[in-house]
Amino acid sequence: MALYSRVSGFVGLITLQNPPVNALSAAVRQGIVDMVERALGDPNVKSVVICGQNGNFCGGADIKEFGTNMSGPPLVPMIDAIEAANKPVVAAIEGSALGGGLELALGCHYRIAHSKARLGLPEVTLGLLPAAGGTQRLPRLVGVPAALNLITTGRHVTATQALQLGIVDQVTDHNAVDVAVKFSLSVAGQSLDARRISTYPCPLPSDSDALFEGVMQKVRQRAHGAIAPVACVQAVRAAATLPYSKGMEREQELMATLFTSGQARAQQYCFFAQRAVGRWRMPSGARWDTSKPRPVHKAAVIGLGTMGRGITVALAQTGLSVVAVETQEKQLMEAKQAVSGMLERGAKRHGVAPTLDRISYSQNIHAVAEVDLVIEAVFEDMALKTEVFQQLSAVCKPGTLLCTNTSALDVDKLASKMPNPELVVGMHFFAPAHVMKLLEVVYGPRSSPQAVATAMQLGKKMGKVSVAVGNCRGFVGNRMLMPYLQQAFFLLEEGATPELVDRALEEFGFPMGVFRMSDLSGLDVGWRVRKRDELVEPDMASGQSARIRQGSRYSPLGDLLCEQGRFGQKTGRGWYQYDKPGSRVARSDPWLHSFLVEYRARHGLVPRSIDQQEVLERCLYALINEGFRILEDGIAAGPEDIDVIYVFGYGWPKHRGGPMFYAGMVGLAKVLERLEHYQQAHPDVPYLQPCSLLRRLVASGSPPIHRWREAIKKRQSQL
Ligand SMILES: CC/C=C\CC(=O)SCCNC(=O)CCNC(=O)[C@H](O)C(C)(C)COP(=O)(O)OP(=O)(O)OC[C@H]1O[C@@H](n2cnc3c(N)ncnc32)[C@H](O)[C@@H]1OP(=O)(O)O
Repeated sequence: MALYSRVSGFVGLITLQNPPVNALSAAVRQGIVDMVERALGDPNVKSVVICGQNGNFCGGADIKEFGTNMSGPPLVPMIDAIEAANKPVVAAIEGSALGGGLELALGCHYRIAHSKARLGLPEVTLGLLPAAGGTQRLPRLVGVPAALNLITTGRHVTATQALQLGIVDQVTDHNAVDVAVKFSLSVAGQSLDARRISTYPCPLPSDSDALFEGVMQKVRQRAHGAIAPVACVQAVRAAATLPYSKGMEREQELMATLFTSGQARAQQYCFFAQRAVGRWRMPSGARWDTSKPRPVHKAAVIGLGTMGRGITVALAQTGLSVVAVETQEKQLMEAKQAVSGMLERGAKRHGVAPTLDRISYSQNIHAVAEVDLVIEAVFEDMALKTEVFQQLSAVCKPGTLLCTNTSALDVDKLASKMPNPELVVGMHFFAPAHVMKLLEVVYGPRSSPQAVATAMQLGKKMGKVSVAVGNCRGFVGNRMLMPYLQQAFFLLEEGATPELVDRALEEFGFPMGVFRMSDLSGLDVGWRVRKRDELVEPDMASGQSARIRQGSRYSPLGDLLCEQGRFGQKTGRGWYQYDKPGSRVARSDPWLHSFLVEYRARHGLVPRSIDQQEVLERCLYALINEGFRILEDGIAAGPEDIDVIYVFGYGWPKHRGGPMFYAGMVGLAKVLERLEHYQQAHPDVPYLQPCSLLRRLVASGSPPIHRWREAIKKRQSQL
């Protein structure tokens, strides 16, 4: 709703009231309509100020209302009525003015922002466009290039940036409502003709066709199949080429298409899923709202390889004091230089001073004695990690949290060797750790709720999307990757090429297909793991038996490439060829194609034609099936956790919601039917055996994703 009061004698103050972000729900919209009418009809009121309760202007349309039968007054006529008012209406922006919130402010005649406010039109991130006039008013106010940038990226700007762009008229360090009230009185009675943005001509650059085409090309490239960014460009183009009323019609048309698209639903699901994972709970019953995190002021990183360096940067950028430890002097010096470089580049990008002095470097593990939390990032070797952890237990002050950045080793096993296993958790960062948003916080049966809460909170402070998961081989993300990779290898054996598989996955929306991704991360990484698992055999035997390992079908293709020294981009050769080691442009490699032909012949494999549909079904449904197993095992608390992990850590396209959401969109019965089909064709592949949770969900009528937890709980309570 909206509150009304008269302040300073002559100012009608309308306060949006809908905690926590004053979203424009039906009641708020009705309140605004009523209160604006009241203010305009009151002869004692000379001007109007609109603000939000609790220092927060407005977080935009109420996303929870999307997909419901929306009632209440629509936004567009409400904002038009404000703009048409014959008394000055001033928006007092504190906190955030986002989406419909900023569009409301753009309908006002003046905007005054607090210096800490943030503004933006993030609708594109929800699969939508700013359809309350935002695509038509913003370009008229700030010009086409700036509007295109803000609307197609959805990025937020600070109040100062908004002032520079011309979005706001004034920025203040004082109470923005008080300043707006005073200001509104100072302009009362003045003509408002020049203050109605919808009447402005849209400033057009001379080469506007080239501008729009260039932007459209870039936007399509970045969108990976998402339709909202493309619609945003089309809507802004309408602002540039059509009169305001026609532009508004185009905005509404484009919005209607987006609104009913599955993509918008998927992106809005992601919005809420990202917030839901913060409300973590452990099988023990410990939960986010009953477990108090310990304060962390000083942290240490042990091992300054690629991951350790990224983690050090991320911690320092969060404002923590960091002790960075590397035992070898040469590596320590190299790491110091690399970390300083990363911090300097990051600071330059953000226009702030680098935080180099927050980090102290040492070769001596005793330097960590006073830290609150340690993140170990040494080589993936259980014996080495155990030794480091034992040293840490002896050196650190009591209560210091011991975190491992392992991606593959057993966190419980490591904890079990410690005198205080309750202080041990996994903090699985993704490379590059200062850039990637995802953090898996891995708890074991003995991890204390406080340890989990502390790691989750630290992740949040570091700007990560942190997801609490149980301990198992590969945790959630990498565990689901195994069947995905395995199917990709099998498809090559059966007749596909890396190009065909990658094209299918990239057209689905992944920024990189599985083989290009493997080349980027290095083929030797998986090879080392397979060697440790005793799956790699040097024997070049042929025939089917040579492709059975530990009782299941196995493809040695990756191993054979590694034996040739083809480790991917770093060696200039992998599934593709590169101009030189380290180069990023993948080119088709005739050698690889001949190698596949020869390999299939040697193993008696008759190649067949494989289409993109089969690639998607086999790779993605195998991955999804493992997701159901993870839910059944209680490793992830709900499908949202898995989806957030895949969207933020593995490039799963956001407009497809995440693997579990996608399964629901495709239809669980269809996923099950296709898995059964492929399992019959490949009975020696256990990953294709449909998970019993999937079967039970289908048997119970394929409930919507928000009801899966009930089925999972029922199953777990029967165990
Ligand atoms: C005709 C169509 C016209 C316009 C379309 C739109 O306006 S679409 C909406 C555009 N607005 C946004 O995308 C903003 C979304 N919100 C945010 O970015 C952040 O919530 C915000 C406002 C920056 C605050 O961040 P903070 O970290 O402080 O809080 P948090 O994100 O955890 O949110 C707190 C709870 O508020 C819920 N929420 C936030 N925004 C909305 C919203 N617009 N509608 C409904 N609910 C919203 C959020 O889900 C949190 O609740 P929870 O129960 O924890 O999920």
